[in-house]
Amino acid sequence: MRRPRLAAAGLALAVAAAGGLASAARGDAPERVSRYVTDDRGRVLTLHGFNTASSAKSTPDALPELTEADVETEYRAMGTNFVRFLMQWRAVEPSPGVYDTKYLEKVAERVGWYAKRGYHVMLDMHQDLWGNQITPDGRAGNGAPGWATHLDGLPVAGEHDTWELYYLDPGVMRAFDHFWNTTGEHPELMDHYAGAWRAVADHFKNDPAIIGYDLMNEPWGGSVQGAAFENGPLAELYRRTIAQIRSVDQDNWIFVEPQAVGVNWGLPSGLPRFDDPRAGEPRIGLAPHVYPLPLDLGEDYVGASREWTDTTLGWWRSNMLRLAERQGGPVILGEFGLDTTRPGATELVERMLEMTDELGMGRAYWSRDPGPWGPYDGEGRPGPLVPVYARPYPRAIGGVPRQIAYDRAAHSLTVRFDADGSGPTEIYLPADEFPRGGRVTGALSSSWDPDRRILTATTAASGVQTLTVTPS
Ligand SMILES: CN(C)c1ccc(C(=O)NC[C@H]2N[C@H](CO)[C@@H](O)[C@@H]2O)cc1
Repeated sequence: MRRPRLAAAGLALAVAAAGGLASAARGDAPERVSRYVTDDRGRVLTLHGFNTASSAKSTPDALPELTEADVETEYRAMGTNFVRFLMQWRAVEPSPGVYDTKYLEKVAERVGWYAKRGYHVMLDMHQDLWGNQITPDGRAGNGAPGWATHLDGLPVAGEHDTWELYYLDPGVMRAFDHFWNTTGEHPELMDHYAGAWRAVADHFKNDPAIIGYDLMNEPWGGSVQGAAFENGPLAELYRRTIAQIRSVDQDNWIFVEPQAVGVNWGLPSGLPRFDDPRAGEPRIGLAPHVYPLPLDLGEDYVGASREWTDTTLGWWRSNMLRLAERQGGPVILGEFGLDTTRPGATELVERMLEMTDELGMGRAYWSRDPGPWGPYDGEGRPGPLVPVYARPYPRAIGGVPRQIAYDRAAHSLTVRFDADGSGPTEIYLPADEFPRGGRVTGALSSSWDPDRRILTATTAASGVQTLTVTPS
Protein backbone atom coordinates (compact mmCIF):
# COMPACT_ATOMS: atom_id res chain seq x y z
CA MET A 1 0.00 0.00 0.00
CA ARG A 2 1.54 3.34 -0.98
CA ARG A 3 1.96 5.59 1.99
CA PRO A 4 0.15 8.97 1.76
CA ARG A 5 2.68 11.79 1.23
CA LEU A 6 3.39 13.20 4.68
CA ALA A 7 3.52 16.95 5.12
CA ALA A 8 6.57 16.20 7.24
CA ALA A 9 8.25 14.60 4.24
CA GLY A 10 10.15 17.77 3.47
CA LEU A 11 11.30 18.08 7.07
CA ALA A 12 12.29 14.42 7.17
CA LEU A 13 14.28 14.78 3.96
CA ALA A 14 15.92 17.95 5.28
CA VAL A 15 16.89 16.11 8.44
CA ALA A 16 18.18 13.24 6.38
CA ALA A 17 20.16 15.56 4.13
CA ALA A 18 21.73 17.36 7.06
CA GLY A 19 22.52 14.13 8.85
CA GLY A 20 23.74 12.46 5.72
CA LEU A 21 26.01 15.32 4.74
CA ALA A 22 27.41 15.32 8.27
CA SER A 23 28.01 11.59 8.16
CA ALA A 24 29.53 11.70 4.68
CA ALA A 25 31.89 14.42 5.86
CA ARG A 26 33.19 12.28 8.71
CA GLY A 27 36.17 10.78 6.91
CA ASP A 28 36.73 7.42 5.30
CA ALA A 29 34.83 4.34 6.33
CA PRO A 30 36.25 0.83 5.86
CA GLU A 31 35.63 -0.85 2.50
CA ARG A 32 33.98 -3.96 3.95
CA VAL A 33 33.35 -5.71 7.25
CA SER A 34 36.32 -7.38 8.95
CA ARG A 35 34.60 -10.27 10.75
CA TYR A 36 32.14 -12.93 9.66
CA VAL A 37 29.82 -15.60 10.96
CA THR A 38 31.36 -19.00 10.23
CA ASP A 39 30.01 -22.54 10.10
CA ASP A 40 31.17 -25.43 12.29
CA ARG A 41 34.14 -25.97 9.94
CA GLY A 42 35.18 -22.32 10.22
CA ARG A 43 34.06 -21.41 6.69
CA VAL A 44 32.73 -17.89 6.20
CA LEU A 45 28.97 -17.91 5.61
CA THR A 46 27.13 -15.69 3.16
CA LEU A 47 23.71 -15.44 4.79
CA HIS A 48 20.96 -14.94 2.22
CA GLY A 49 17.35 -15.18 3.28
CA PHE A 50 14.05 -13.77 4.49
CA ASN A 51 12.28 -12.46 7.53
CA THR A 52 9.76 -15.12 8.50
CA ALA A 53 7.33 -13.91 9.15
CA SER A 54 5.37 -10.76 9.89
CA SER A 55 2.33 -12.95 10.50
CA ALA A 56 3.90 -14.02 13.82
CA LYS A 57 3.14 -10.52 15.14
CA SER A 58 -0.59 -11.19 15.26
CA THR A 59 -1.17 -14.97 15.41
CA PRO A 60 -2.51 -16.07 18.81
CA ASP A 61 0.37 -18.56 19.17
CA ALA A 62 2.95 -15.96 18.01
CA LEU A 63 4.19 -18.43 15.37
CA PRO A 64 4.51 -17.49 11.69
CA GLU A 65 1.90 -18.84 9.28
CA LEU A 66 4.40 -21.20 7.71
CA THR A 67 4.52 -24.86 6.73
CA GLU A 68 7.52 -27.06 6.11
CA ALA A 69 6.41 -27.13 2.48
CA ASP A 70 6.84 -23.35 2.40
CA VAL A 71 10.46 -23.77 3.45
CA GLU A 72 10.97 -26.40 0.74
CA THR A 73 9.35 -24.11 -1.84
CA GLU A 74 11.62 -21.23 -0.84
CA TYR A 75 14.75 -23.35 -1.08
CA ARG A 76 13.79 -24.90 -4.43
CA ALA A 77 12.98 -21.48 -5.93
CA MET A 78 15.70 -19.24 -4.48
CA GLY A 79 18.31 -21.40 -2.73
CA THR A 80 18.28 -19.29 0.42
CA ASN A 81 20.32 -20.46 3.45
CA PHE A 82 19.23 -18.04 6.18
CA VAL A 83 16.15 -16.92 8.07
CA ARG A 84 15.54 -14.11 10.53
CA PHE A 85 12.84 -15.91 12.51
CA LEU A 86 10.37 -13.62 14.33
CA MET A 87 9.56 -14.38 17.98
CA GLN A 88 7.39 -12.50 20.49
CA TRP A 89 8.22 -11.67 24.11
CA ARG A 90 4.49 -12.04 24.88
CA ALA A 91 4.77 -15.76 24.02
CA VAL A 92 8.15 -16.39 25.64
CA GLU A 93 7.09 -14.91 29.00
CA PRO A 94 3.27 -14.95 29.16
CA SER A 95 3.40 -13.94 32.82
CA PRO A 96 6.24 -12.42 34.84
CA GLY A 97 9.06 -14.93 35.28
CA VAL A 98 7.08 -17.77 33.69
CA TYR A 99 8.58 -19.02 30.40
CA ASP A 100 6.43 -20.97 27.93
CA THR A 101 8.52 -24.03 27.04
CA LYS A 102 5.82 -25.30 24.67
CA TYR A 103 6.14 -22.11 22.59
CA LEU A 104 9.91 -22.53 22.46
CA GLU A 105 9.44 -26.16 21.40
CA LYS A 106 7.13 -25.05 18.57
CA VAL A 107 9.74 -22.51 17.48
CA ALA A 108 12.36 -25.27 17.63
CA GLU A 109 10.17 -27.47 15.42
CA ARG A 110 10.19 -24.76 12.74
CA VAL A 111 13.90 -24.19 13.17
CA GLY A 112 14.19 -27.91 12.44
CA TRP A 113 12.43 -27.46 9.09
CA TYR A 114 15.17 -25.02 8.12
CA ALA A 115 17.95 -27.10 9.64
CA LYS A 116 17.00 -30.12 7.48
CA ARG A 117 17.74 -27.97 4.45
CA GLY A 118 21.03 -26.53 5.62
CA TYR A 119 19.69 -23.15 6.74
CA HIS A 120 21.11 -20.94 9.45
CA VAL A 121 18.67 -19.25 11.83
CA MET A 122 18.80 -15.94 13.69
CA LEU A 123 16.06 -15.55 16.31
CA ASP A 124 14.51 -12.06 16.36
CA MET A 125 12.71 -10.84 19.48
CA HIS A 126 10.36 -8.74 17.43
CA GLN A 127 8.40 -5.69 18.45
CA ASP A 128 6.64 -2.90 16.61
CA LEU A 129 4.86 -0.16 18.55
CA TRP A 130 5.55 -2.00 21.84
CA GLY A 131 2.82 -4.63 21.98
CA ASN A 132 -0.64 -5.72 20.87
CA GLN A 133 -2.30 -4.27 23.97
CA ILE A 134 -1.73 -0.63 23.02
CA THR A 135 -5.16 -0.66 21.34
CA PRO A 136 -8.33 -2.50 22.44
CA ASP A 137 -8.51 -4.44 19.16
CA GLY A 138 -4.94 -5.71 19.56
CA ARG A 139 -4.21 -4.98 15.89
CA ALA A 140 -1.67 -2.14 16.01
CA GLY A 141 1.38 -3.23 17.96
CA ASN A 142 3.15 -6.50 18.65
CA GLY A 143 5.84 -7.96 20.85
CA ALA A 144 5.51 -7.09 24.54
CA PRO A 145 3.19 -9.01 26.89
CA GLY A 146 0.14 -7.37 28.45
CA TRP A 147 1.57 -7.54 31.97
CA ALA A 148 4.49 -5.37 30.84
CA THR A 149 2.26 -2.81 29.10
CA HIS A 150 1.57 0.29 31.20
CA LEU A 151 -0.21 3.08 29.28
CA ASP A 152 -1.34 4.84 32.47
CA GLY A 153 -4.65 5.58 30.78
CA LEU A 154 -2.99 7.87 28.24
CA PRO A 155 -4.61 7.95 24.80
CA VAL A 156 -3.66 5.79 21.82
CA ALA A 157 -5.45 6.58 18.54
CA GLY A 158 -7.96 4.07 17.21
CA GLU A 159 -6.09 4.15 13.94
CA HIS A 160 -3.53 6.17 12.00
CA ASP A 161 -3.11 6.74 8.25
CA THR A 162 0.50 5.60 8.58
CA TRP A 163 1.14 2.98 11.24
CA GLU A 164 4.37 4.46 12.56
CA LEU A 165 2.50 7.48 13.94
CA TYR A 166 1.31 5.23 16.78
CA TYR A 167 4.86 5.55 18.17
CA LEU A 168 4.06 9.19 19.01
CA ASP A 169 0.76 8.49 20.80
CA PRO A 170 0.96 9.41 24.51
CA GLY A 171 0.05 5.90 25.69
CA VAL A 172 2.71 4.25 23.51
CA MET A 173 5.32 6.79 24.55
CA ARG A 174 4.48 6.05 28.19
CA ALA A 175 4.73 2.28 27.69
CA PHE A 176 8.23 2.71 26.27
CA ASP A 177 9.20 5.24 28.95
CA HIS A 178 8.24 2.70 31.63
CA PHE A 179 10.19 -0.07 29.87
CA TRP A 180 13.36 2.02 29.56
CA ASN A 181 12.83 3.12 33.20
CA THR A 182 12.71 6.74 32.03
CA THR A 183 9.75 7.13 34.40
CA GLY A 184 11.59 5.35 37.20
CA GLU A 185 8.39 3.46 38.03
CA HIS A 186 9.11 0.05 36.42
CA PRO A 187 12.81 -0.80 36.89
CA GLU A 188 11.90 -4.49 36.62
CA LEU A 189 10.88 -4.53 32.96
CA MET A 190 14.30 -4.49 31.30
CA ASP A 191 15.44 -7.30 33.60
CA HIS A 192 12.39 -9.35 32.59
CA TYR A 193 13.27 -8.82 28.93
CA ALA A 194 16.86 -9.91 29.53
CA GLY A 195 15.58 -12.91 31.50
CA ALA A 196 13.30 -13.91 28.63
CA TRP A 197 16.31 -13.93 26.33
CA ARG A 198 18.18 -16.12 28.84
CA ALA A 199 15.31 -18.61 28.67
CA VAL A 200 15.41 -18.57 24.83
CA ALA A 201 19.20 -18.99 24.73
CA ASP A 202 19.04 -21.80 27.28
CA HIS A 203 16.56 -23.61 25.03
CA PHE A 204 18.50 -23.15 21.78
CA LYS A 205 22.14 -23.09 22.92
CA ASN A 206 22.85 -26.56 21.52
CA ASP A 207 20.78 -26.25 18.33
CA PRO A 208 23.29 -26.37 15.45
CA ALA A 209 21.00 -24.42 13.11
CA ILE A 210 20.97 -21.36 15.35
CA ILE A 211 23.68 -18.83 14.56
CA GLY A 212 22.51 -16.08 16.88
CA TYR A 213 20.04 -13.79 18.57
CA ASP A 214 18.77 -10.39 17.39
CA LEU A 215 18.05 -8.73 20.72
CA MET A 216 15.35 -6.18 19.84
CA ASN A 217 13.67 -5.25 16.59
CA GLU A 218 13.84 -1.56 15.68
CA PRO A 219 14.25 -0.10 19.19
CA TRP A 220 12.28 3.07 19.99
CA GLY A 221 13.37 5.25 22.91
CA GLY A 222 10.05 6.92 23.69
CA SER A 223 10.88 10.33 25.09
CA VAL A 224 14.62 9.57 24.99
CA GLN A 225 15.98 9.67 21.45
CA GLY A 226 19.17 9.56 19.41
CA ALA A 227 22.58 9.13 20.98
CA ALA A 228 21.10 9.71 24.46
CA PHE A 229 18.86 6.68 23.89
CA GLU A 230 21.46 4.50 22.17
CA ASN A 231 24.15 5.25 24.77
CA GLY A 232 21.70 5.28 27.66
CA PRO A 233 18.79 2.89 28.19
CA LEU A 234 19.29 0.92 24.95
CA ALA A 235 22.93 0.20 25.76
CA GLU A 236 21.91 -0.77 29.30
CA LEU A 237 19.32 -3.23 27.98
CA TYR A 238 21.85 -4.74 25.61
CA ARG A 239 24.50 -5.11 28.34
CA ARG A 240 22.04 -6.80 30.72
CA THR A 241 20.75 -9.07 27.96
CA ILE A 242 24.25 -10.02 26.76
CA ALA A 243 25.14 -10.96 30.36
CA GLN A 244 21.98 -13.06 30.76
CA ILE A 245 22.49 -14.88 27.44
CA ARG A 246 26.17 -15.56 28.19
CA SER A 247 25.20 -17.04 31.55
CA VAL A 248 23.76 -19.98 29.60
CA ASP A 249 25.15 -19.75 26.04
CA GLN A 250 28.81 -18.95 25.51
CA ASP A 251 28.93 -19.48 21.77
CA ASN A 252 26.04 -18.15 19.70
CA TRP A 253 26.39 -14.73 18.12
CA ILE A 254 24.49 -11.85 19.71
CA PHE A 255 23.27 -9.12 17.36
CA VAL A 256 22.35 -5.60 18.38
CA GLU A 257 20.37 -3.06 16.39
CA PRO A 258 20.75 0.72 16.39
CA GLN A 259 17.57 2.75 16.79
CA ALA A 260 15.35 2.59 13.72
CA VAL A 261 14.44 6.22 13.25
CA GLY A 262 17.00 8.00 11.13
CA VAL A 263 19.41 5.08 11.00
CA ASN A 264 17.08 3.05 8.75
CA TRP A 265 17.25 6.00 6.36
CA GLY A 266 21.06 6.17 6.32
CA LEU A 267 21.82 8.59 9.17
CA PRO A 268 24.62 7.80 11.64
CA SER A 269 24.04 5.80 14.80
CA GLY A 270 25.57 6.60 18.19
CA LEU A 271 25.41 3.00 19.38
CA PRO A 272 28.47 2.26 21.56
CA ARG A 273 30.66 -0.83 21.41
CA PHE A 274 29.56 -3.82 23.49
CA ASP A 275 31.98 -6.15 25.26
CA ASP A 276 31.40 -9.89 25.15
CA PRO A 277 32.11 -11.70 28.45
CA ARG A 278 32.66 -15.01 26.63
CA ALA A 279 36.09 -16.64 26.67
CA GLY A 280 37.85 -16.15 23.32
CA GLU A 281 36.95 -13.96 20.39
CA PRO A 282 33.94 -11.68 21.04
CA ARG A 283 30.77 -12.64 19.20
CA ILE A 284 28.72 -9.45 19.09
CA GLY A 285 27.46 -8.37 15.68
CA LEU A 286 25.17 -5.73 14.17
CA ALA A 287 21.79 -6.28 12.54
CA PRO A 288 20.71 -2.88 11.13
CA HIS A 289 17.84 -2.30 8.73
CA VAL A 290 17.67 -0.06 5.68
CA TYR A 291 14.54 1.61 4.30
CA PRO A 292 15.51 4.59 2.13
CA LEU A 293 13.39 7.58 3.06
CA PRO A 294 12.28 8.51 -0.49
CA LEU A 295 10.83 5.01 -0.92
CA ASP A 296 9.43 5.01 2.62
CA LEU A 297 7.49 8.15 1.70
CA GLY A 298 5.87 6.50 -1.30
CA GLU A 299 8.26 7.40 -4.12
CA ASP A 300 9.53 4.78 -6.57
CA TYR A 301 13.10 3.76 -7.36
CA VAL A 302 13.08 5.77 -10.58
CA GLY A 303 14.27 9.21 -11.67
CA ALA A 304 15.11 11.80 -9.01
CA SER A 305 13.93 9.64 -6.10
CA ARG A 306 16.23 6.86 -7.35
CA GLU A 307 19.14 9.28 -7.23
CA TRP A 308 18.12 10.41 -3.74
CA THR A 309 17.78 6.81 -2.67
CA ASP A 310 21.23 5.92 -3.99
CA THR A 311 22.66 8.90 -2.11
CA THR A 312 21.09 7.77 1.14
CA LEU A 313 22.29 4.20 0.53
CA GLY A 314 25.80 5.65 0.31
CA TRP A 315 25.30 7.26 3.73
CA TRP A 316 23.93 3.99 5.14
CA ARG A 317 26.91 2.06 3.80
CA SER A 318 29.49 4.42 5.33
CA ASN A 319 27.68 4.73 8.65
CA MET A 320 27.10 0.99 9.07
CA LEU A 321 30.70 0.15 8.12
CA ARG A 322 31.90 2.64 10.74
CA LEU A 323 29.56 1.11 13.31
CA ALA A 324 30.81 -2.37 12.41
CA GLU A 325 34.41 -1.19 12.78
CA ARG A 326 33.54 0.21 16.22
CA GLN A 327 31.85 -3.05 17.28
CA GLY A 328 34.43 -5.30 15.63
CA GLY A 329 31.85 -7.79 14.46
CA PRO A 330 29.88 -9.03 11.45
CA VAL A 331 26.85 -7.29 9.97
CA ILE A 332 23.60 -8.87 8.89
CA LEU A 333 21.22 -6.50 7.11
CA GLY A 334 18.21 -7.59 9.15
CA GLU A 335 15.59 -5.96 6.97
CA PHE A 336 15.16 -4.34 3.60
CA GLY A 337 12.15 -4.57 1.35
CA LEU A 338 9.47 -2.78 -0.64
CA ASP A 339 6.43 -3.31 -2.82
CA THR A 340 8.04 -5.40 -5.55
CA THR A 341 5.28 -4.51 -8.03
CA ARG A 342 6.32 -0.84 -8.03
CA PRO A 343 8.47 0.67 -10.82
CA GLY A 344 12.18 0.10 -10.19
CA ALA A 345 11.55 -2.16 -7.18
CA THR A 346 13.45 -5.23 -8.40
CA GLU A 347 16.37 -3.00 -9.36
CA LEU A 348 16.49 -1.71 -5.78
CA VAL A 349 16.57 -5.29 -4.50
CA GLU A 350 19.37 -6.12 -6.96
CA ARG A 351 21.24 -3.02 -5.72
CA MET A 352 20.94 -4.18 -2.12
CA LEU A 353 22.17 -7.67 -3.01
CA GLU A 354 25.15 -6.20 -4.87
CA MET A 355 25.96 -3.90 -1.95
CA THR A 356 25.77 -6.60 0.73
CA ASP A 357 27.89 -8.89 -1.46
CA GLU A 358 30.44 -6.11 -1.84
CA LEU A 359 30.49 -5.27 1.88
CA GLY A 360 30.47 -8.87 3.14
CA MET A 361 27.13 -8.48 4.91
CA GLY A 362 24.37 -11.06 5.34
CA ARG A 363 20.83 -10.07 4.36
CA ALA A 364 17.24 -10.93 5.21
CA TYR A 365 14.54 -9.53 2.96
CA TRP A 366 11.37 -8.12 4.56
CA SER A 367 9.49 -10.31 4.29
CA ARG A 368 8.48 -13.91 3.47
CA ASP A 369 4.79 -13.12 3.94
CA PRO A 370 2.41 -13.42 0.95
CA GLY A 371 1.67 -10.17 -0.81
CA PRO A 372 3.23 -7.53 -3.08
CA TRP A 373 6.30 -7.08 -0.84
CA GLY A 374 7.05 -10.79 -0.67
CA PRO A 375 8.15 -13.50 -3.11
CA TYR A 376 4.65 -15.00 -3.48
CA ASP A 377 1.15 -13.59 -3.72
CA GLY A 378 -1.81 -14.68 -1.60
CA GLU A 379 -2.36 -17.71 -3.87
CA GLY A 380 1.28 -18.78 -3.71
CA ARG A 381 2.09 -17.53 -7.20
CA PRO A 382 5.67 -16.25 -7.58
CA GLY A 383 6.10 -12.51 -8.06
CA PRO A 384 8.93 -10.42 -9.54
CA LEU A 385 11.10 -10.88 -6.43
CA VAL A 386 11.76 -14.60 -6.98
CA PRO A 387 14.04 -14.36 -10.04
CA VAL A 388 15.99 -11.52 -8.42
CA TYR A 389 16.42 -13.28 -5.09
CA ALA A 390 17.35 -16.54 -6.86
CA ARG A 391 20.90 -15.23 -7.15
CA PRO A 392 24.21 -17.11 -7.37
CA TYR A 393 26.14 -16.69 -4.12
CA PRO A 394 28.86 -18.44 -2.12
CA ARG A 395 26.91 -20.04 0.74
CA ALA A 396 30.16 -21.02 2.50
CA ILE A 397 33.68 -19.82 1.65
CA GLY A 398 36.93 -21.63 2.47
CA GLY A 399 38.64 -18.45 3.64
CA VAL A 400 38.29 -14.74 4.30
CA PRO A 401 36.36 -13.15 1.42
CA ARG A 402 37.88 -10.22 -0.41
CA GLN A 403 35.40 -9.94 -3.28
CA ILE A 404 31.99 -11.39 -4.07
CA ALA A 405 30.62 -10.03 -7.35
CA TYR A 406 27.91 -11.32 -9.62
CA ASP A 407 27.72 -9.94 -13.17
CA ARG A 408 24.16 -10.84 -14.12
CA ALA A 409 24.60 -9.72 -17.76
CA ALA A 410 27.57 -12.04 -18.18
CA HIS A 411 26.13 -14.73 -15.87
CA SER A 412 29.50 -14.74 -14.13
CA LEU A 413 30.17 -14.96 -10.37
CA THR A 414 33.57 -14.05 -8.95
CA VAL A 415 34.58 -15.13 -5.44
CA ARG A 416 38.05 -14.04 -4.29
CA PHE A 417 39.28 -15.01 -0.84
CA ASP A 418 42.31 -15.64 1.35
CA ALA A 419 42.11 -19.43 1.68
CA ASP A 420 42.54 -20.74 5.23
CA GLY A 421 42.03 -24.48 4.85
CA SER A 422 38.58 -24.42 6.51
CA GLY A 423 37.08 -26.40 3.65
CA PRO A 424 35.73 -26.26 0.10
CA THR A 425 33.66 -23.30 -1.11
CA GLU A 426 29.98 -24.00 -1.76
CA ILE A 427 28.17 -21.92 -4.36
CA TYR A 428 24.41 -21.89 -5.00
CA LEU A 429 23.48 -21.65 -8.69
CA PRO A 430 19.84 -20.89 -9.66
CA ALA A 431 18.18 -22.99 -12.32
CA ASP A 432 17.11 -20.12 -14.60
CA GLU A 433 20.62 -18.92 -15.37
CA PHE A 434 22.54 -22.13 -14.62
CA PRO A 435 20.21 -24.88 -15.86
CA ARG A 436 23.02 -27.43 -16.13
CA GLY A 437 25.08 -26.14 -13.23
CA GLY A 438 28.29 -24.20 -13.48
CA ARG A 439 31.81 -24.30 -14.81
CA VAL A 440 34.45 -22.97 -12.40
CA THR A 441 37.96 -21.71 -12.98
CA GLY A 442 40.49 -21.27 -10.16
CA ALA A 443 39.65 -24.52 -8.36
CA LEU A 444 41.76 -27.66 -7.94
CA SER A 445 38.57 -29.73 -8.32
CA SER A 446 34.82 -29.22 -8.22
CA SER A 447 31.57 -31.18 -8.02
CA TRP A 448 27.93 -30.37 -8.79
CA ASP A 449 24.93 -31.39 -6.68
CA PRO A 450 21.96 -31.01 -9.06
CA ASP A 451 19.44 -31.64 -6.31
CA ARG A 452 20.60 -28.90 -3.96
CA ARG A 453 21.99 -26.89 -6.91
CA ILE A 454 25.33 -26.43 -5.15
CA LEU A 455 28.71 -26.30 -6.86
CA THR A 456 31.50 -27.30 -4.47
CA ALA A 457 34.97 -26.01 -5.36
CA THR A 458 38.15 -27.20 -3.67
CA THR A 459 41.15 -24.85 -3.73
CA ALA A 460 44.59 -24.68 -2.17
CA ALA A 461 44.41 -24.26 1.61
CA SER A 462 46.27 -20.92 1.60
CA GLY A 463 46.92 -17.92 -0.60
CA VAL A 464 44.53 -15.72 -2.52
CA GLN A 465 42.07 -17.80 -4.53
CA THR A 466 39.82 -16.49 -7.30
CA LEU A 467 36.88 -18.62 -8.37
CA THR A 468 34.97 -17.62 -11.48
CA VAL A 469 31.72 -19.46 -12.15
CA THR A 470 29.82 -19.40 -15.43
CA PRO A 471 26.98 -21.62 -16.74
CA SER A 472 27.95 -25.11 -17.88
C1 LIG B 1 8.88 5.97 14.31
N1 LIG B 1 9.50 4.68 14.34
C2 LIG B 1 10.05 4.22 15.58
C3 LIG B 1 9.55 3.88 13.21
C4 LIG B 1 9.14 4.38 11.98
C5 LIG B 1 9.19 3.57 10.85
C6 LIG B 1 9.65 2.27 10.96
C7 LIG B 1 9.70 1.42 9.73
O1 LIG B 1 9.26 1.82 8.68
N2 LIG B 1 10.27 0.18 9.82
C8 LIG B 1 10.46 -0.59 8.62
C9 LIG B 1 9.84 -1.96 8.67
N3 LIG B 1 10.26 -2.72 9.85
C10 LIG B 1 9.09 -3.28 10.47
C11 LIG B 1 9.31 -4.64 11.01
O2 LIG B 1 10.47 -4.65 11.79
C12 LIG B 1 8.04 -3.25 9.41
O3 LIG B 1 6.76 -3.35 9.96
C13 LIG B 1 8.33 -1.93 8.75
O4 LIG B 1 7.74 -1.85 7.49
C14 LIG B 1 10.06 1.76 12.17
C15 LIG B 1 10.02 2.58 13.31
